[in-house]
Amino acid sequence: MNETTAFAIYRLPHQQQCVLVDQIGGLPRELPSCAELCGCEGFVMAPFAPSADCPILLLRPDRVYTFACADHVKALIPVDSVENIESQIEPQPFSHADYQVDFANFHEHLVNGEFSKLVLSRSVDIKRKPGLTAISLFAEACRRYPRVMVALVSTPQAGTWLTATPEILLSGSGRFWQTMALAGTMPYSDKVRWSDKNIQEQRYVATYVTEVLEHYTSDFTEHGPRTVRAAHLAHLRSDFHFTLSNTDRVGELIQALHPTPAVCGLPKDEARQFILANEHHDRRYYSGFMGPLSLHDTTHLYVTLRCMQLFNSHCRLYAGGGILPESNEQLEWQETEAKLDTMRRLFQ
Ligand SMILES: C=C(O[C@@H]1C=C(C(=O)O)C=C[C@H]1O)C(=O)O
Repeated sequence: MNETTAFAIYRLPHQQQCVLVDQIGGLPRELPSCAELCGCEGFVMAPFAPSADCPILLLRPDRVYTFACADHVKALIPVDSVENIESQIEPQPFSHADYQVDFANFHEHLVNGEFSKLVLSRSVDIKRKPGLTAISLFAEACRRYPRVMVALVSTPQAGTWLTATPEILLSGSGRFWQTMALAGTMPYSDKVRWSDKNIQEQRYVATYVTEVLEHYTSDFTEHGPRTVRAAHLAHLRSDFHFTLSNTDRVGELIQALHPTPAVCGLPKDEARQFILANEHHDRRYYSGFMGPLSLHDTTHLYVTLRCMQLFNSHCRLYAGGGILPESNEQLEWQETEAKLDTMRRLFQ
């Protein structure tokens, strides 16, 4: 059969053109761990924590099209086939009271010194107006958010997800690679002043990235942190550029980086277990990563943030933020509200 069974469309930051990766027939491949990504080519969608229910997926690039702009994509994607593979689940509201319970729990484990940083997340369901297609939401995200990576991915296993994310996990080709440490959040303005807490939160990520890179290369530079804009928000970002003498260890490097303390916590493995066991919801593909892998020899993996899963009647939006012992619940809640607005504004 000559039909799309899974697809991804993405638009990289500061570009007009969009790329569609189309798998014709069969399910996207499921991989047991990020390390297995080595030597693979296609579009990857990985969850926060791989499981039987939420596997790492690799879409086979049977057809790859480039479009001059997002509006041209609308004409080509068969909207019906997109809508058909969206799953349907009952809305599960995550209340402010649930968040307060989670915050108190996370905070206690920070204050007692078990963790130095934990990222707490939440989700919210919003109604989807009939006729508002996934493709039109993608085009709207491209129009509103030129500085971020916008991607729409639909697979039978994961459903349909849209992200407008500012955070590179790993990008590069040949010998030249880059990653970043992105953390700290403020409303965007000309003169953002960063608190010590925000500076510390970002420093944890930068130190972690440095420690990982030291195992893979002796040739890297770190620039920053500097203030960058993502939609209506500002973040602190350090950029890391490095060389890899061969790409045989790219899968291992992804495994070592993901999930960074920008979305998980420290120490990493314990923080991931704690989040899985304690957060009020299942993150699924939120705070995982996605993007083209070795497609035309180039990789652009981004952390799946400012994202939502689309269902027939509603959309589930996700956001989180780094918590330190000095964090305040009200301010953290407001930060998640501000991050959720990135997706919410697409419906206005
Ligand atoms: C966790 C999210 O964002 C991450 C956490 C940030 C923070 O804690 O300040 C900032 C940018 C991202 O690295 C999110 O958007 O959901």
